[in-house]
Amino acid sequence: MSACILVINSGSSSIKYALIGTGLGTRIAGLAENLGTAQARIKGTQADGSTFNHSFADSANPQAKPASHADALQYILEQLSDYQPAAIGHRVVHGGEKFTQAVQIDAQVMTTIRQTSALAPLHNPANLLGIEATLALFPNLLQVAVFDTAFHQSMPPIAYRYAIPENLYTDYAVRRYGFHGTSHAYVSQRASTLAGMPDQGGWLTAHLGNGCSTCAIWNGQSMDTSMGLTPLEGVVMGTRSGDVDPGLHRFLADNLGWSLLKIDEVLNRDSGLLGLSGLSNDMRTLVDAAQQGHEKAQLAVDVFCYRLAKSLAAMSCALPTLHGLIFTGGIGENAADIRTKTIGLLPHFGCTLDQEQNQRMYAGAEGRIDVGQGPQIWVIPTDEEGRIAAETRQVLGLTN
Ligand SMILES: Nc1ncnc2c1ncn2[C@@H]1O[C@H](COP(=O)(O)OP(=O)(O)O)[C@@H](O)[C@H]1O
Ligand SMILES: CC(=O)OP(=O)(O)O
Ligand SMILES: [Mg+2]
Repeated sequence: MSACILVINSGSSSIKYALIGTGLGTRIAGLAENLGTAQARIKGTQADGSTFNHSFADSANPQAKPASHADALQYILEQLSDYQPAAIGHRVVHGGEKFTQAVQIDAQVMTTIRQTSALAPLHNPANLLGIEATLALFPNLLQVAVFDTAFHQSMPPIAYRYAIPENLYTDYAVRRYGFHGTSHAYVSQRASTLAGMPDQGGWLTAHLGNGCSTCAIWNGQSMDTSMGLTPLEGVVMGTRSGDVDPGLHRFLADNLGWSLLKIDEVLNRDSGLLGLSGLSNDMRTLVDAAQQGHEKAQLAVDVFCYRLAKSLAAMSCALPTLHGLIFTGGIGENAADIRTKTIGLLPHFGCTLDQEQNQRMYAGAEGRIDVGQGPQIWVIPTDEEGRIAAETRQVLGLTN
């Protein structure tokens, strides 16, 4: 038990946690989801292998504030209070140009993460909350920050520079960073290994969770990715717009009198699948509603797949050859119809789905879903927690 690593992986509306170590037969893991909404809930595994399921909704008080990241963290840390991990690994979404790899957390690192918060407003503040909460509970343990941005530091300037005045890059570090790096790195490494060419070849990954991004990977290195300076750029997401015309900001300011803060809030929190459907940011709800004839849910699903296919086609420019496509994240791992629709929009790639295999891939299943001609197609459940634990051990020099 003493060798286990506690991992806290905070996303925009979820927290995944895990205790990963040699002394544990199975992982002690859990997921808090839909944080910030009335549907917030948490489920997980206890030490004896039993599971728990807790809804934060307060039926006695329907006006109660939806559970936040802080509420979920408190609940998670209560569940874990009997354990004494060897160290703690945290996902930190934005590391800027300062952090090109995982680092041990100290006061200076926390200050830098705080300074970068404006560039990842849905994420870095939640990541800091997690660090502060675990520091309070385990004051003597070493803690490590593993950055979403680190894997993408291999991108060449043609991929990371914006076509704006140079001094905005040289003086203010305005450039494309990319996110979900831990996931893109893990799934591409895993698929290339399963394909018999470890860390070799050209791969396109689609990480489709609450935040969504695509990535082009050549011989194990990120060459380009769809997110940019912030996790708002790129494909359509749960509540984020992805790419819009930069002229939209001026249009909204001039015509609706919106402040920049309001525009940023709307693009981050009220847009994406939620904005298009007017119904939900949750793909499960939208797929069900679309099947029952909800037109706006159908449009949200269609725009999501079209923009995703466009992004994958664009990413292919970064690769000399395409060996395979990889789907991951809650949507990528579970939604066969979304995979079908997206692949259907990419006939030029020359890959063909095996529909039977495709329908079998959900709830943690891993495997190939193409018919065996042209580029491969894989579903690989991501393991950000496993990779964060491994990087935490590496930074601290802990053996497995
Ligand atoms: N069976 C499913 N079918 C379609 N979408 C699903 C399914 N299971 C989960 N999802 C979607 O996955 C998304 C959450 O993905 P996840 O990777 O857990 O998010 P996070 O970015 O918070 O880590 C939600 O949109 C959810 O609706
Ligand atoms: C970077 C990002 O969008 O993360 P998440 O998908 O966890 O919100
Ligand atoms: Mg995630």
